[in-house]
Amino acid sequence: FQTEMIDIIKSYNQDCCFSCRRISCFHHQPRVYPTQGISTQKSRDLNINMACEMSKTTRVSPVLRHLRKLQQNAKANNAPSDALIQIETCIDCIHARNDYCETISSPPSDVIDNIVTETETHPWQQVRDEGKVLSDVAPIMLSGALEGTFLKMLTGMSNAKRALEIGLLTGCSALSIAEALPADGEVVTCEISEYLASLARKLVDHSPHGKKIKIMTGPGTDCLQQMAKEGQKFDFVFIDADKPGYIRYYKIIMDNDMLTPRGTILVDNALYAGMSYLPQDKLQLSARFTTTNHVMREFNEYVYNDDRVSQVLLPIHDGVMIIRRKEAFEGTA
Ligand SMILES: C[S@@+](CC[C@H](N)C(=O)[O-])C[C@H]1O[C@@H](n2cnc3c(N)ncnc32)[C@H](O)[C@@H]1O
Repeated sequence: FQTEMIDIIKSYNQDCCFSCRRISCFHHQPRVYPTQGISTQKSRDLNINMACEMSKTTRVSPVLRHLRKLQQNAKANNAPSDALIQIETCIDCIHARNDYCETISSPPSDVIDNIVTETETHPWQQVRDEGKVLSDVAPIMLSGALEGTFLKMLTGMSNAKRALEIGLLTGCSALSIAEALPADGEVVTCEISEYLASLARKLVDHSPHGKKIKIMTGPGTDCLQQMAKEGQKFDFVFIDADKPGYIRYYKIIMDNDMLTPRGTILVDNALYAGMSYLPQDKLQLSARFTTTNHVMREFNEYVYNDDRVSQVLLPIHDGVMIIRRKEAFEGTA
């Protein structure tokens, strides 16, 4: 898998920005490919992690996966060069659209930028092997600069004071939310891995907004049940942890009245790489990625059938669902 990913990275434009990987970035320094002044192990981790990151768009977009397959087949079968150029132009168009959105949006703070770089260079294989994180934890899970800016914008727009996150990773989304909260605001974030909780703590504390972040370590369900018992309420909730847990997390929050009357719930990966809306034979994903292909479809339907709320699913990145209480949505709260 990693060799395949490294092939993908090699096929990309090597002049893209080192920090954000955009070809037309004007927020960061020109990219230096990591061969000097960096240990061989770290360089290897960076290459592998960046290759995974590079494939992030491919992972979430079924269209891109089909185009890549078409490109491979065209090369293998010596298709006419104009056909190959057309396929590659389609791939470039998809990337250019994403790159443009990132480039023209406000840049992330330096601390968020640093979290992104640290996440990309972290020796994930080693920490996975040592059992310090779950076996699927990888930089591909990171929300990143654009989704971070989106979260920050939405948190600010919702006038939230108290926010809740399930799934911290290295702190990118928690800090994006914290940056938009007032000085006495708080983000409580739940993370199952103690290792990630302490790594994120160190990273977010480089920011003055880090003090607004409270990290709870343990399974999301336990953390939520404890907060529900304490009667805690939140204006803004971001669900971004294990997908099979989403219905459970949503139910605990809604059934225990943990969402304030005008509060907002944001749910990441609602499209789940196409698995929410495409049959297996159209996914162009290997079976090991599709063992839980039904879970987000079930979550989305659960919310759709819940009379207490109104929702909108936006096709941003891997799909973001925004949920509010019906009265707030209808303007009667
Ligand atoms: C997609 S990542 C979160 C990304 C992060 N929100 C961001 O945008 O940077 C999912 C995180 O959820 C954590 N996680 C997985 N299962 C969990 C559970 N049952 N309870 C709490 N956290 C969990 C993982 O360890 C991982 O750090």
